[in-house]
Amino acid sequence: MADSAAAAAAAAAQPATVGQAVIPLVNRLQDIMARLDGEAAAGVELPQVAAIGGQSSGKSSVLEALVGRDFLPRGPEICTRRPLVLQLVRHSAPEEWGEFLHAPGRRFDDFEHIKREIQSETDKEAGGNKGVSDKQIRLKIFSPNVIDITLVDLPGITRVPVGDQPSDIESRIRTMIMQYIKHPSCIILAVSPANADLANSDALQLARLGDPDGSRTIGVITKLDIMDRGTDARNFLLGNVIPLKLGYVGIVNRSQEDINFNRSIKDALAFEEKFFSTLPAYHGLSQCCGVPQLAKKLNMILLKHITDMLPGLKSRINAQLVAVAKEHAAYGDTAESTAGQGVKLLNILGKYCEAFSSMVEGKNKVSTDQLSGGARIHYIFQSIFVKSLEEIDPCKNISDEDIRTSIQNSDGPKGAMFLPEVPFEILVRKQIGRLLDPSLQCAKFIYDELVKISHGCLTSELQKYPILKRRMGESVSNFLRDGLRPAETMITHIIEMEMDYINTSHSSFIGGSKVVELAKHEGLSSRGPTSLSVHKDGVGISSEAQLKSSTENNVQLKSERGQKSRAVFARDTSRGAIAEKDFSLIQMQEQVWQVEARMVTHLLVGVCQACQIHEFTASIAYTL
Ligand SMILES: Nc1nc2c(ncn2[C@@H]2O[C@H](COP(=O)(O)OP(=O)(O)OP(=O)(O)O)[C@@H](O)[C@H]2O)c(=O)[nH]1
Repeated sequence: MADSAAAAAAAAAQPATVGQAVIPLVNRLQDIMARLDGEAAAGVELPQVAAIGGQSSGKSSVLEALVGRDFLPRGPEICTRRPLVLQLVRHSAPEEWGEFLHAPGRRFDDFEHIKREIQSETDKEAGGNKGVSDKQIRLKIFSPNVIDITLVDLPGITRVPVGDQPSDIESRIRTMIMQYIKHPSCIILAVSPANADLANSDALQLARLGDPDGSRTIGVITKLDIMDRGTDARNFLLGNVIPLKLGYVGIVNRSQEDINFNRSIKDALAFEEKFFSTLPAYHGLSQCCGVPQLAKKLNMILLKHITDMLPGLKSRINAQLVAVAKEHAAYGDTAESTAGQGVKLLNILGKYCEAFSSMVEGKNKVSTDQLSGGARIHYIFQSIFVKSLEEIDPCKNISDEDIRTSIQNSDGPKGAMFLPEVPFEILVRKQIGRLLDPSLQCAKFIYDELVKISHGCLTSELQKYPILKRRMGESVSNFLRDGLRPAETMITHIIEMEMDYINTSHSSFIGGSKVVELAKHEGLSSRGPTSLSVHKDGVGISSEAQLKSSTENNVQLKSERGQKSRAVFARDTSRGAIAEKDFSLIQMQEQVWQVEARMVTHLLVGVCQACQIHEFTASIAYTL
């Protein structure tokens, strides 16, 4: 590619030393900016060159001639259907190759492969039937024969939709082109074919919209070789028809026939040179004719553009540098030894633990807006959890029929002398099982609250160390999650234990249960001196006399109970003995639930306390 126009232009660019120094510098800056986030890079717009024009005006051919290699899809139909951002990187080694952003690490040494890759990527995004997409293809070409420059090949303006193109294809392509050329840092190559009406050139019209004062538009006139016989573009090239501050360059690219016959770029450049030197119409216009002149002009404009931009760029970078240095200084002595950094890390972890504990214990600055930290945990236990337990109706889904069936099932074929406990246990066990969900839910709420607390700790200090912050976040949430799992297992075990052993021989059990009444109804209790009774703490066997007195006790108890139980009792008094059963069951359930609630509470408080201790510092330090 030693013959490339770009190489010639690079060598010819004046002053060469400035060009050699400034353009690579800007390219390095471009690479750095590309790695920064949008906000940081926003202040530093670096120049790129965009080729615009009507469809098949010769844009890709111009860019190819500038690069000096045959690698872009070209043809009489629409070829460029996605913006191609082409970064030319000059290097000292003799090899030339390309790399696509979408295929990192893959080196394309064969330029035919590059062409095929562009075509297949285009088809992938825009379909195989002439569709157009605004999604960029980004390609880097490394070569010793190019100047460091970024070129953008854009789809050509078209009016009549073909293939899969939408009906508004023209306005879509115009909008896409404007996205590039509206930036003050964009140098516009307005490509117009000489065999069409130059005065109505799409490229020049659009360029005027993007660059109204024409300070960054170069007019490129292609296809000078196939103009109507007897006509020439001299007046245009001189700027007599549509003046442009940066002027025009006339080009003769390879024709479709040349492409079909694989005519080399070297031959094409030689043909072009001969064309301009032999045609009298272009005599005296050597400074604005030919691809090498375009490359040279481009280079000089680019240099001027960069030189104009540099003072502003420098002051913006300096301002950012001062801001970054200030932020840097706020981090303290960065030249600390590894041990010193370790101490700092431990300090941060220590402070984090203190902040966490303070938030749980309520020693942090008190917010008046909403409950937080330990207070919120207390609220979850005392209000949310208790309410969710209270909302469970202990007699729900137990009908008289269920009880009767349970009693009969437990009797088997013989019938029973005494009222069996089994049906009671079966029924109660089922009801105790309903405590599991709200208890697990409570554990989850506490876990969520602890995670929230962990996010609120040391936010300003950790802001300076985003990686540390992220790693600590991961470690703390792992730690909390590890605490949640055994807590859930324990809660499940406790409920299962309660279900497994129901203390029916508790002394304070009283009779008069629905089970008893139903048993009586079934003729069971009359057969023996005792009967099964359900009491607030379990189930017991009572004599008839005890049964009578315990019924009185129940009345006494009834008056001591809370609103809800009274309501249940009142509701059920009409059902006589059934109410006694309900009442007793409620009593017993509540007793169990209180025990449950206490145990679950202790368990979860244990989780909280586990989080307050500094145990997780070790895991964080280990992770780091
Ligand atoms: N004879 C002649 N043919 C040219 C010239 N420039 C381009 N062509 C031919 O015009 C056709 C279109 O060229 P491209 O370079 O693909 O044009 P384009 O503007 O990139 O096309 P799209 O991207 O599809 O809009 C090809 O067949 C080229 O060979 C020229 O200066 N002379």
